[in-house]
Amino acid sequence: MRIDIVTIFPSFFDVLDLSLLGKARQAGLIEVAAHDLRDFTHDRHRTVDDTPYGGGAGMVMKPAPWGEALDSIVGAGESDALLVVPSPAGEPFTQATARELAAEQHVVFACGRYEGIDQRVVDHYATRMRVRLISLGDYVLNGGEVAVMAMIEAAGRLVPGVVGNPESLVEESHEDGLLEYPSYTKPAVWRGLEVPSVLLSGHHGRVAEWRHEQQVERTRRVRPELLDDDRPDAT
Ligand SMILES: N#Cc1c(-c2ccc3ccn(Cc4cccnc4)c3c2)n[nH]c1N
Repeated sequence: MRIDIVTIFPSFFDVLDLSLLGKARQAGLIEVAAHDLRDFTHDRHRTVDDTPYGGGAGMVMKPAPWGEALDSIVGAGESDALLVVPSPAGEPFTQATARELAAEQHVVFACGRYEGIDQRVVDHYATRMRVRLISLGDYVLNGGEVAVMAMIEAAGRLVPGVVGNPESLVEESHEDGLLEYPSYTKPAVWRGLEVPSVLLSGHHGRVAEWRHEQQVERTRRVRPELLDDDRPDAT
């Protein structure tokens, strides 16, 4: 999987050289490149924004630098790459979205700032490639970088070979539509709090049953909307 990120803060993504994704990059499973949008400007001040047509507060990102930056990544014609534009107006980012991104060969992330990117950038590239506006959640960020970091981490860890034990991906929150069960490790008693005895029983069937019950109970308590009425195991 190749990931290109266009942003005015390329060093923001230096952290991707660390941890799990750092190892995945070293193993060649994921390629990541961050591009500075200002490298595609031609004025002395490397200007990327201007006042909005129609008036209003804030500034809008100019289309021309975006066109040059994105063309430098996907070329001049049609492209099989997916262009992801983080936006408060986008579709919700979910675990299913992460799985879809993880299945892509090439994803280009366009990190806006200010009040956003001139709409014509999305409109133009939608004639040449698939474009998805995706929102991290129902709150307001100052730009797309934090959202893209979350999307890359959520999708990157699903790329085959990135996580050592793929089984660990199955029982996570949201992977099967339920929140994950509580986890415990040594010591068996900590500050007077005991590990649930079933987990010390060595009876794998009972442990699995208890964990599923915990998932359903936690989901019902914290995220009841995730429990679909006709879900067979939402009992
Ligand atoms: N994904 C995502 C987001 C963003 C987001 C993403 C990109 C940009 C580019 C600029 N801003 C500031 C801005 C603020 C208000 C209105 N319009 C734009 C962005 C916010 N906010 N919240 C999310 N879940």
